[in-house]
Amino acid sequence: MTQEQSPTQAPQASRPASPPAIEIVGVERRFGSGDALVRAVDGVDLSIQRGEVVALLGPNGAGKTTLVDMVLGLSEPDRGAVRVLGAAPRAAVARSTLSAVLQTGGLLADLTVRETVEVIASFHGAGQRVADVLERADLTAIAGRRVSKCSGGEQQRVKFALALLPDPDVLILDEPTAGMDVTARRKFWDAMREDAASGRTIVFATHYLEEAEQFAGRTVVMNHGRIVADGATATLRASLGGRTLTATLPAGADALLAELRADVTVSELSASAGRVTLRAAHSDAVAARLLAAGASDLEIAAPTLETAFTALTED
Ligand SMILES: Nc1ncnc2c1ncn2[C@@H]1O[C@H](COP(=O)(O)OP(=O)(O)OP(=O)(O)O)[C@@H](O)[C@H]1O
Repeated sequence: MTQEQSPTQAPQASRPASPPAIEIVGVERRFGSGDALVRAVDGVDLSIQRGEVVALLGPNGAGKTTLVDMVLGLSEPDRGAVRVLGAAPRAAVARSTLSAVLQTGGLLADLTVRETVEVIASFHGAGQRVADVLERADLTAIAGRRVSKCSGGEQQRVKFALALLPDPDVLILDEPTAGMDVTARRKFWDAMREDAASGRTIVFATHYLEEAEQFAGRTVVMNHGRIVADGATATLRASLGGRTLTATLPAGADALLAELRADVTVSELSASAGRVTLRAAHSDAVAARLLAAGASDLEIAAPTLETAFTALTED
């Protein structure tokens, strides 16, 4: 024990640890009743630290939007609590520490992109940030264009610019690239990536697994209102363990297939048109067995996030 920690000395005034960016404890949210009861969020605990970029993944109806709405203070949990930087969500929005890009919510079609940003900036007293957020959202070149003439992807970037106006510590995006084509999505995430590098905490709900893979350090998977996986995106991808092997079978491979089916380290085996596909926990050993038995054209693939996601959200 060091002298500073000695119990005979008065304890040093300890600074309280800074609260997480988002703290969700035991949150539940239901809709309807009786047979029509939907447990949209069914007991979620989640802590997100400052500076994390987190993807919230899940199939349709998993509860992502319901959870995001509670984090933003747009609706209240039936049970549990949500804190954003230690405060109630509405207080965080009022203090401009929290802002969002939502799926819903329109823009005024007759205004230009710059006018739209200027009007909202005036509400936030952020007139001096207009040029900066237009640049960050990659809108400078189309700042004079009417919103009605902007593509869906450009309109989403306008919403992104608006969300950046208060310079929030925490930014929430609910499926920000829904409906965008590949080029528009890439442009959107290029703008986002630069922004994330500045240390903002970013949480985004998405259906696109590749967006989680490319952009989020951490991925939280929801299904039926619950979190079914939460971890580093790379770890999650590898979490299924094993690799997928595909090979052309030699003639008369029934004994080999029976042997592989009986192996507990081999799963998801299927054989058709002379090709076998399987998942192997010990891929090198299974590859050696296949080749020794005369199999050819062997392919070995690491699991994708999609495989992990499908396995986690299959009923
Ligand atoms: N206002 C509401 N009234 C009744 N049910 C609702 C309401 N809002 C959401 N739900 C239901 O709660 C469940 C979760 O919906 P939610 O929109 O949160 O899912 P999601 O993961 O965001 O889905 P998506 O990816 O399709 O947007 C769904 O079964 C949905 O039908």
